[in-house]
Amino acid sequence: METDFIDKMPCHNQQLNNSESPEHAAKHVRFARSSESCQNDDEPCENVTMNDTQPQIGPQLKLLPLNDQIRELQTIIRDKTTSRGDFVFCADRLIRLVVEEGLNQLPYSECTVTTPTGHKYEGVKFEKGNCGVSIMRSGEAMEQGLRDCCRSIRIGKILIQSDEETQKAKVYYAKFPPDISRRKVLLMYPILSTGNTVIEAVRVLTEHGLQAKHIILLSLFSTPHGAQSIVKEFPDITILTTEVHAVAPTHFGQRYFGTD
Ligand SMILES: O=P(O)(O)OC[C@H]1O[C@H](OP(=O)(O)OP(=O)(O)O)[C@H](O)[C@@H]1O
Repeated sequence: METDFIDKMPCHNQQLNNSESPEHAAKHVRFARSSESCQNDDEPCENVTMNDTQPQIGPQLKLLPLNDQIRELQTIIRDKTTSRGDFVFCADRLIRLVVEEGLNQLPYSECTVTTPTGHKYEGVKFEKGNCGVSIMRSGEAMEQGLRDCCRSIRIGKILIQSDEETQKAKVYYAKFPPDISRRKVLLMYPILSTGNTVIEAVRVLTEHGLQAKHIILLSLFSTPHGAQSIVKEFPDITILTTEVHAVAPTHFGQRYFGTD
């Protein structure tokens, strides 16, 4: 049935694991319990699954569907024994998956093409009028993944630094395409911890005339608090991520760029 099919599509706030076999669902539970915050099997795990977070955070938060491939990439990124080469390789793979799903959230229009055999094919084409914005520096790690999918996409940049004591974020630099207020923006930042960096970035974008409803935030890991704070400040934003967990891998930028 068509409705059933739509329900199983990724990133539409559906309870994606509901359709799984009990064996597969159990496998995911086991993976979730083996995550960073779980010391032993008797302790409650802090891993927050999609089903748990959706009612608290709202439909603005879209998680990539959990599968073993994504869990492995998350695990390697979190593992302190991972070499830098493996870290960057796996981070780039996870980034690519998020970017691909981010592009899925943008508008497409219907079109007809002619095949080499002369047949008409009813397809879709990507609408123009999008751009990327990366938050320096770890957001820059996501730029290549976006360029690999959209060769000539414009990419703006924002530099935001957080005060280590107060965690207050300050904007140092911002450069966007001149017509950014008329575009849909893929805002790139891999780790949402307090959410302050992204909140400040979105504030700058809105000061340039962009509406939050035209922003899709691409991230890899988020804390529940980070996502909640962003949604509270900008209820029209869309957040795409692979995991909501109480402990975010905040070493990401240092490991990715080799400054650890
Ligand atoms: O959601 P927030 O609390 O604002 O934090 C988001 C990220 O920013 C910090 O990284 P850092 O300052 O090292 O920035 P960088 O990774 O971009 O270099 C922090 O370690 C998180 O990874």
